[in-house]
Amino acid sequence: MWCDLDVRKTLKTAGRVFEFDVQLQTDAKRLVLMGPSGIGKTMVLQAIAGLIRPDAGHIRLGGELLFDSKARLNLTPQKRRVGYLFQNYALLPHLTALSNVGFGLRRGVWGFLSRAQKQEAMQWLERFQLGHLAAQYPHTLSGGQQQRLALARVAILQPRVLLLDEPFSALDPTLRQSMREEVAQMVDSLGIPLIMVSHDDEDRIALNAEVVRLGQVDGRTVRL
Ligand SMILES: Nc1ncnc2c1ncn2[C@@H]1O[C@H](COP(=O)(O)OP(=O)(O)OP(=O)(O)O)[C@@H](O)[C@H]1O
Repeated sequence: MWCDLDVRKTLKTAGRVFEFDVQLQTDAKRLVLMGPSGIGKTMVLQAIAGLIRPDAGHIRLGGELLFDSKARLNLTPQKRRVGYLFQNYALLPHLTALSNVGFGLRRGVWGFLSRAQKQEAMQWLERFQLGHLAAQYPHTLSGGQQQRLALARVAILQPRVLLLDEPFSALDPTLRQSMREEVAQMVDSLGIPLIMVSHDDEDRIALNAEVVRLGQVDGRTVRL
């Protein structure tokens, strides 16, 4: 079983309780999480990435246990080797495209990129047709170029899984279609499994992904 999730979490705020209780076992390597706003789709990605800690359950991907409440195991986000592409790409504005891509290769917070790391970063930029923009800063790039840069930055770390949170929703229709194709190509050529949050059926179709639908039953978020 490639993906084996059992995530349970209760969030309480003044006057409101959010209960999440989702189990998912599948061998599909491309999954699309769907469901109404606020149902907890982003929460699944955050739990996989190690950004939130479930109250109970386990998360196993590709045979490796990332979290297990019974065994008191909770790998740090760094140790999980998970590529999380945030909705706003989280590019670093004061770094060039090349440095953004090489960022995760550095050692330590102040580490500079070695010559070999720069070369590697350049190869990934070229792979994403951004080689000619290596010295540019993110704000000078188009929306599509920024997205490709964010993808390159994640891909260089060769993650065990790529997590995408509504990656195409802010793009115009033409760009959206080409980015879908690009992501599909990327996961094919690099063989990286993908879990994506989306409201758009076209995403599922273009990526040939299995749908995981979340919904509310008796006031709890479950898999439908
Ligand atoms: N710290 C918190 N305390 C209480 N509730 C929270 C907290 N963080 C998130 N929630 C609630 O958890 C639920 C799940 O949020 P999440 O962002 O995962 O939903 P989503 O399905 O991704 O929504 P959308 O499609 O709108 O992005 C929401 O109802 C939200 O209000």
